[in-house]
Amino acid sequence: MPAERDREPAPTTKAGRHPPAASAGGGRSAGRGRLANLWRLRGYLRPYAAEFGWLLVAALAGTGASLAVPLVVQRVVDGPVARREPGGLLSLGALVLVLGLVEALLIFVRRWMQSASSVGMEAALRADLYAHLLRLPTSFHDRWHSGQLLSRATSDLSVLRRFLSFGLFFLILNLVTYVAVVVLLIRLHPPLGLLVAASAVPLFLISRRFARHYHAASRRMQDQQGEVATLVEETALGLRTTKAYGRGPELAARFAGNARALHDIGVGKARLLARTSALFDLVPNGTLAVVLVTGVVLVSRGGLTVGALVAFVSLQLMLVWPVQSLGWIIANGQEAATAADRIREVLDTRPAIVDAPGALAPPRAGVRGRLTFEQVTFRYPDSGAPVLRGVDLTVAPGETLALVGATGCGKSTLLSLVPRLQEVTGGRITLDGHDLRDLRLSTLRRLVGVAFEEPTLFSMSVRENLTLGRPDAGEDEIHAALALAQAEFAYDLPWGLATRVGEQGLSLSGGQRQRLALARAVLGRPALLVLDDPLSALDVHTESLVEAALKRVLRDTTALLVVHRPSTIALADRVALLEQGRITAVGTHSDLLATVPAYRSVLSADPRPAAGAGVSS
Ligand SMILES: Nc1ncnc2c1ncn2[C@@H]1O[C@H](COP(=O)(O)OP(=O)(O)OP(=O)(O)O)[C@@H](O)[C@H]1O
Repeated sequence: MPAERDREPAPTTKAGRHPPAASAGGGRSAGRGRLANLWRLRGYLRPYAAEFGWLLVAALAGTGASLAVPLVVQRVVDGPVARREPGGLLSLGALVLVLGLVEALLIFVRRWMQSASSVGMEAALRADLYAHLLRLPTSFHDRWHSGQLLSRATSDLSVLRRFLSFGLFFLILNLVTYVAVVVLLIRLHPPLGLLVAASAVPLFLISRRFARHYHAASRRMQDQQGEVATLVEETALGLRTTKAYGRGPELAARFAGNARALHDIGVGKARLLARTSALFDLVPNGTLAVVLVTGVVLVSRGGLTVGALVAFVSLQLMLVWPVQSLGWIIANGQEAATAADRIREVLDTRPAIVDAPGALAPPRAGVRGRLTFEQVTFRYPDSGAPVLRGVDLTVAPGETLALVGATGCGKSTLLSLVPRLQEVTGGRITLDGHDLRDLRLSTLRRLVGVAFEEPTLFSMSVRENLTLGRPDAGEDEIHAALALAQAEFAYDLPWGLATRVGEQGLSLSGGQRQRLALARAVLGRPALLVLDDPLSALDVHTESLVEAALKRVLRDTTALLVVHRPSTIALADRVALLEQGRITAVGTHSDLLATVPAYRSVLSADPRPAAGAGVSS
C-alpha cells in the first residue's frame, strides 16, 4: 500500500520530540482527526470485506434470535400463564429451544471465522510497514529510535488486530442491538421505551469525554512502550561496553525509571477505564430501576400486562452488556486510533531517495568508472552548518583516491553520497557523466561496492552476509573475494560459510568482521569501490596482507578510500585533503607531504591548526 501523503510529521525521535497527537489532551481538531488515520487503513480490510459482512450477518441473526426470546416469553406469560391453561405451552417452549439453538450455532460460526481476517490484515500491514522502512533514507533511521519502530511493528499492529477482530465488530453489533432493542421497547410501551432511548444521551456524553482522555493516555502509553523497547535494545547491543564500564546499575536505574513511567501511565489508563465503566454500569441499571418501579405501577393500574413488563425488562437487560462493554470497546478503539496514528507517521514519511522517472540502468561492462563531484554541498537534515561545501573532485577510471582529513571533517559523509545513502543538497555527483540521481538505485548500488568503518554483519550465515548485494554470486567469486580480503578463515568456522554469525557479527573479532565486510564489498568486482577506513581493525601482519591483495583489486577498479594511516595511503594514486567540508588539496602523497603543512599535520595527528593549506584542487 503506497504512502499517501507527502509530509514528515515530527515523530518520537531521537531528539525526543513527539507528534502532535502525543500531547493531544483534547480539543476539537484533535477530536475530529482522532479516527482519521484509523479510517485511512480501511484498505487493508477490503480483501476481507465479504468475510466481515458474513460475520456481521451471522452475528446480527444470532442477536435477532436472542431478542425474539423475551417476546416469546411475553406470549407465555400473557397466554398460558395468565389463563392458567398449559395449551400451546409446548409449541412456545419448542420455539424458545429452536431460537436458543440457532443463536448458539451462529455464535459458533462467527467465532470460527473471526480470527483469520484480522490476522491476515495484520500480516499485510506489517509487511508494508517493513518494506517501507527499508525504502526510507538513512536520515530517517538516524532520527528515529529503533525501539519506536519496533513497537510500531509489533504491539501497535496487535492493538489494531484486536480492534478489527473484536472492538469494531462489537461496536457495530452492540449499536445495532441497542437500536433494535430500543425500537422493540418503544413498540411495547412508547413512554417507557423513550425513557430508555433518552439514556443514550448521558451515555454519549460519557463516551465522548472518555474517548478524548483515553486517546491521549494511549498515545503516552504506546510512545513509552517504544522508549522501553529502545532502552532494552540499546542495552542488549551495548552490553559489553556497559559491563566493561560498570554502568549496569545506572542503566538499571534508567530502565526502572522508564518502566515506572510505563506502569504509571498503565495504571492511569486502567483507572480511567474503571471510573468510566462504573458510569456505564450506572446508567442502564438506573434506567432499569426506574422502568421496574414505573412498570409495576402501570401493571397495577392496568396500563401494562405482566407479560409485556416481563418482556420489557428482559429486553432491557439485554442492553446492560452492550452498554457495559462500551468502555472496553471505546478504549480498544482509541488504542487502535493511536496505533494507526503511529503507524501512519512511518508510512506517511516519503522515501526521499528514489528512482527518477526513466532512470538509467547501464550494464556493468559499459561503466568505465569516472566519478566526479561538482560543487557538492551536503547538510544533514535538522543540523545547522553544511558538512560539505562546494566539493570538486574527480576520480579517474581505475584510479584510487584516498580521502584524508581530521576526524569529523566529513569524510564518511562524502563517501555515503556515492551509493546515495544520503542525497547531495547542492551540486551533483556523476558517474561517467551521468548524474547519480539519473541512475536506477538498484543499478547504482550494484555498481558500487561499499565497506563502512563499522562493519555490520547480520544474524545469518557467512555466505548470506557475503552475498548480500549479489545473491547470484558463484562459488568462485566468493572464494576470490575472501582470498582478496584475507578472510579465508571463514572456511575454518565450524560450519564453514554456512556458519551463522551472531547478531551484529559479535561472535567474530573486529578484524574478522572487517575482512568479511571487505570481501562483501569487492565481491563481483564492482565498478566503483567506496571503502571507509577498511583496514582500521587489522593487526599489522593482516593489514599488510590485505593491503597487498587490495592493491591487486584497486589496479582496475575506481576507488575512493578514507584512510588514516600513511601505510594505507600508499595504496592510493592520489590523495585529497578534506578540511572543514572543502577539498583543500589534491596530489600525490609525496607532493602533499612536501607542500601542504595541513596534510602533514593531519597525518602526524598534530592537533595544531594547519595554517596555509596550499595546493587546491
Ligand atoms: N547522521 C548525522 N546527522 C547529523 N550530523 C551528522 C550525522 N553524521 C555525522 N554528522 C556530523 O557530520 C560531521 C562529519 O561526520 P563524518 O562522520 O562524515 O566525519 P569523518 O570525517 O568521517 O569522521 P571520522 O574520521 O571520525 O570518521 C560531524 O560533525 C558529525 O557530527
